[in-house]
Amino acid sequence: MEPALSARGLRKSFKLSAKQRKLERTDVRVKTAVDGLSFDVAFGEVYGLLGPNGAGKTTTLRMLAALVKPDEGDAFVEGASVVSDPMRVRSRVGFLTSELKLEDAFSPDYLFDFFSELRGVDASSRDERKRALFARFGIDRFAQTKVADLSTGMKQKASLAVSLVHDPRVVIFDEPTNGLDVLTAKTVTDFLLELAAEGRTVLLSTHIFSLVEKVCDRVGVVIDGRMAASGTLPEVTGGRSLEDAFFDLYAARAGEAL
Ligand SMILES: Nc1ncnc2c1ncn2[C@@H]1O[C@H](COP(=O)(O)OP(=O)(O)OP(=O)(O)O)[C@@H](O)[C@H]1O
Repeated sequence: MEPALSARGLRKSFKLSAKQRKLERTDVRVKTAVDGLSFDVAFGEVYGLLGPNGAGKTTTLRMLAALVKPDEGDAFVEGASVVSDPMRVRSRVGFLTSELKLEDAFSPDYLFDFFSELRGVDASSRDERKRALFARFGIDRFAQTKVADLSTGMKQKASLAVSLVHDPRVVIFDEPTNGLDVLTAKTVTDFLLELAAEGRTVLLSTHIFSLVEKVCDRVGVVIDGRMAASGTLPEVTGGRSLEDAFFDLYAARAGEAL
């Protein structure tokens, strides 16, 4: 059976502006963010890309969600190519990030309807989904409150709900628990497990070992835009802790670079 998600030799570089070069303290003019990445995610699987800051995880997820075009290689979502059929990919994928900022002046209810319309969701499916998601995240009491007046946790839950208006079978989640307070982080982690239990395919990125251990069926360790290891947790850790296995891989990569 073909995988739900498949990355084949993905590559992406960015030209660094003078300001970025100064910020990153480098003279390099072109930064290779993703350097030939390949991996597969099976239907109904939770796959985690684990790596340090700047490893290329976000860029990889954005290519898989057809938000950024690869320089080389291709990726497929349920068979649809991000290069030749990006619209189909976008219609199938929910791209979630804890960094998504909603417009302050509007309410969750208004934004849910707005994004549903953008996604072409019909009114009855929209209302059913809104009821379910708002109840799931405890947004219903604040449905008519302006985003500006919501707590940070509630803003983040509302942004998750509007990213899921189209009921995607494939969920791509960039750093799911980054910057969240412990209660919101738990809501999000539990929700990830529910998505998996419903048979959805989940691809996430994180630098948090415990999140991988808690929710992922398989993990890919990304260092400097390359896949350093990929497999089930026992395959990648070989009986060590995930943290120990990660630092061994990291040291091996650093040794290679010398
Ligand atoms: N639009 C861009 N222009 C220039 N450089 C970029 C751009 N996007 C990403 N990069 C650079 O590419 C590299 C990989 O970034 P990316 O955000 O994919 O990594 P990451 O693993 O998600 O890390 P983080 O958790 O810090 O976001 C970094 O060095 C980053 O500065």
